[in-house]
Amino acid sequence: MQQLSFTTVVEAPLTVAFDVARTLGRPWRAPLEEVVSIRPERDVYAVGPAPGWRWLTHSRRFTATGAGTRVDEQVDWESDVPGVLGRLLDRVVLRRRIRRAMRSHLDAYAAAAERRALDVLQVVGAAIVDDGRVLVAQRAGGPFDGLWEFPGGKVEPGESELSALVRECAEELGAAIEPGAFVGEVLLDGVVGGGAPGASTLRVWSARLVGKEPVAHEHAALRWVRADELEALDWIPADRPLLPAVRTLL
Ligand SMILES: Nc1nc2c([nH]c(=O)n2[C@H]2C[C@H](O)[C@@H](COP(=O)(O)OP(=O)(O)OP(=O)(O)O)O2)c(=O)[nH]1
Repeated sequence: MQQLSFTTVVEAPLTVAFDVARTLGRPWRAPLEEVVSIRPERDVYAVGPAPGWRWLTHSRRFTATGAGTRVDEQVDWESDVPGVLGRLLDRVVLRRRIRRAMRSHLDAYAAAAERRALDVLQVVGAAIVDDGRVLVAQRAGGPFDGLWEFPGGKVEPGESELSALVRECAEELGAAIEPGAFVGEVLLDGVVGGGAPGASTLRVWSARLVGKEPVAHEHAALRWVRADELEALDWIPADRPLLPAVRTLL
């Protein structure tokens, strides 16, 4: 068996990184069949036996990071030529060919995903931590009226995610924050800010307050909660998958 691995970081949310990868397809002519597709986490394609291949699989895993989406890809294959000649073919010719095909494919992929990300509205949130507690905010009005969330909001065109986080916290809480580590990313259902349905995500960072105590300028209430109080809150449903990661901050 032969194997090659590739890692690409694209400045795009998970949804965009996954959808663009699917649209562009695979970097070879041989049609591969879909084996697994879990949006936006991973997919696996395979072929075999086929002319030139005993079998070949191409797997991708999409992971949220502070810098964007990391795409880890792995190609495993075996040529259909038996014996020593086959092993030589795998090791020398096919390896080189696959690496070359993947390289130009990945360059085009990263550029396309970053372009598409400009059209997708991104939401950022802050898990502001102080003395073993995290600040949660209760929405006032709108479809999520009364539910709890992380302070934050939509990233404006041309704005970086962390600038948006600092601006939103200043507007909503009247407080300055300093962003820390990236906590996680979740998909937002439906349409956000008039964009395509299911395209936006919420990306959350840990943060700490710098100076003034927060005041609810736009929310119905603010609360500092401990790790054991997190689950019981009536969260916006999209936020729940982030709670284990937030708990580790406390
Ligand atoms: N801020 C924030 N928004 C969240 C969370 N979870 C979640 O699903 N959302 C959704 C609700 C909204 O559809 C969207 C963010 O909208 P927002 O109303 O907070 O954004 P904004 O402050 O920029 O609002 P506006 O200028 O449009 O009034 O993301 C969360 O934890 N924090």
